[in-house]
Amino acid sequence: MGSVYDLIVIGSGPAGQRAAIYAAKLGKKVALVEMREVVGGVSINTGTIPSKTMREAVLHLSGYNYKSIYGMNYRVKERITMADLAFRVQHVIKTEIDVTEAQLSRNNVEMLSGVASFVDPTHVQVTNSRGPTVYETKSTLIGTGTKPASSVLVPINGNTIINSDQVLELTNLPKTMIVVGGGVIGVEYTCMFAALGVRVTLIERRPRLLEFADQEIVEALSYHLRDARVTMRLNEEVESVEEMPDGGVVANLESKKKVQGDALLYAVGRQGNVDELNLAAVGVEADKRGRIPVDKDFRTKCQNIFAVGDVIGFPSLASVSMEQGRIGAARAFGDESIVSNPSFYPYGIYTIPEISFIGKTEEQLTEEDVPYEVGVAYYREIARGQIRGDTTGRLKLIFHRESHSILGVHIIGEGASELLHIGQAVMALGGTIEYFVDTVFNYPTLAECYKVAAFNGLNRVSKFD
Ligand SMILES: Cc1cc2nc3c(=O)[nH]c(=O)nc-3n(C[C@H](O)[C@H](O)[C@H](O)COP(=O)(O)OP(=O)(O)OC[C@H]3O[C@@H](n4cnc5c(N)ncnc54)[C@H](O)[C@@H]3O)c2cc1C
Ligand SMILES: NC(=O)c1ccc[n+]([C@@H]2O[C@H](COP(=O)([O-])OP(=O)(O)OC[C@H]3O[C@@H](n4cnc5c(N)ncnc54)[C@H](O)[C@@H]3O)[C@@H](O)[C@H]2O)c1
Repeated sequence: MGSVYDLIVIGSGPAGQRAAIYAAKLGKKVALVEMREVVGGVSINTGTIPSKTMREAVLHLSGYNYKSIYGMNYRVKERITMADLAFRVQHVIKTEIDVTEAQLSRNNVEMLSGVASFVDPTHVQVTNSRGPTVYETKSTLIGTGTKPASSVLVPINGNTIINSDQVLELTNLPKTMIVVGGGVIGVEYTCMFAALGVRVTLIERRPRLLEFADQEIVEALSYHLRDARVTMRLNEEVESVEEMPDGGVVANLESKKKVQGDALLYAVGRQGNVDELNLAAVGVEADKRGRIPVDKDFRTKCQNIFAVGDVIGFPSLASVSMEQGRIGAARAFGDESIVSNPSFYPYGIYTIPEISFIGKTEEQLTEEDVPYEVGVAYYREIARGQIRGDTTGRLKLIFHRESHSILGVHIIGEGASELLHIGQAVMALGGTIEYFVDTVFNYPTLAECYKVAAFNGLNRVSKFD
């Protein structure tokens, strides 16, 4: 039998890290179990950090951001290889792992290496190459995350048919590529490959991409995708995938069409990592996508077991997982001090161009019969937009017609995910659209879009006054 803990956290992704550190700061004895050789989860090792580092390389080497200034043929490197794209990734991953390990160690979080599974509600077994060890714990927090969803009809081979964990393992940049799934992962990678000149066919079974985002913004993105020669096949479902004798790949659609490419990325969602946990031993049941049901305090059906992060489902973001981790750990010790409002959680989608939003979409407000008005600013009207050469970006403010409170901010264009936080602060502090009119912004900045959008919105309202 191993040590006795106040909290055992399973999984060292963003959710588990934050939970472990928060509990340690409360003075609790905490262990963090990780089955991989390194900490960081999907976020540091295969998902967020690698994909965003690759995107940065794509933007830089393809000269994407400067083509509108220096001409369509502008690029930093003529023949871009997968090795060029992977060059920075290992460095950034290593640094992030070092920073995370140092944080955990500074906070006296004990690391246990191995696969965790429940023995009963107060005992967790950790199995590694030295065999199993059982630890006693007052509470346990599950932050085991997800893995790419798979299908027996899609033979992932890590080479021509890949999932999102394997993108950087591609040895060559394909000439043509099929991306299955128009969710965040599929669309982000579509943009990256298209910016590199790869001819991408994006297949999505729903009638639109990124179904949770504002329609106008998705339409703007679709314009950019078409401009980058992406073929979008919406309302089409991939039934199976085959490797061809010539080394290519064919996707067989439910509609009986066939789509051919040099490589295929299968990004149709994710599956919770619950198989190893022996949840039955604690009376907890995951759904068929491996998601663990929790209450508002992230407590499972078992009173002293909590679950946070991707393993509980939507929104499955690193940012939100961290916050859920902190709250889950706090609640495990009866700490109610963290108050967090999910309606102010932002979305940053690293497409090319970037999309970011907070609050409600126009479609949601229409559905809810909320009287709203919009104010729009186009980057091309803003001096900084002209200087940067981003003349297609736009910022849309949605506000209540009567109270003028901000109901949503939706941005597409360079810097969207940073710019959004101005709107987020005003929204969260209960400000109205007048804040942007009465505030002096640095000039020339993209932030000025807020002022222009506010004037535009107020002008629309005043026409009816
Ligand atoms: C390609 C891609 C790009 C993304 N980009 C973004 C982005 O730009 N912004 C954003 O906010 N989010 C992004 N995400 C989502 C983000 O990565 C996740 O929301 C986040 O990693 C979830 O954190 P987590 O702690 O819940 O789980 P994870 O990060 O998945 O970590 C779970 C950990 O638990 C470990 N584990 C599992 N089972 C056990 C067990 N039984 N015993 C011991 N250890 C176990 C795993 O090895 C893993 O290390 C992206 C995801 C992907 C795939
Ligand atoms: N920037 C970010 O915040 C970011 C980036 C990447 C991933 N993530 C997170 O990762 C999670 C997983 O992303 P994802 O894109 O894999 O999943 P997803 O569930 O968001 O999207 C999968 C898409 O595939 C489609 N699909 C499913 N089966 C299909 C088939 N057979 N043929 C055609 N289309 C099919 C679905 O309709 C859906 O639109 C998301 O929840 C997201 O929040 C976030």
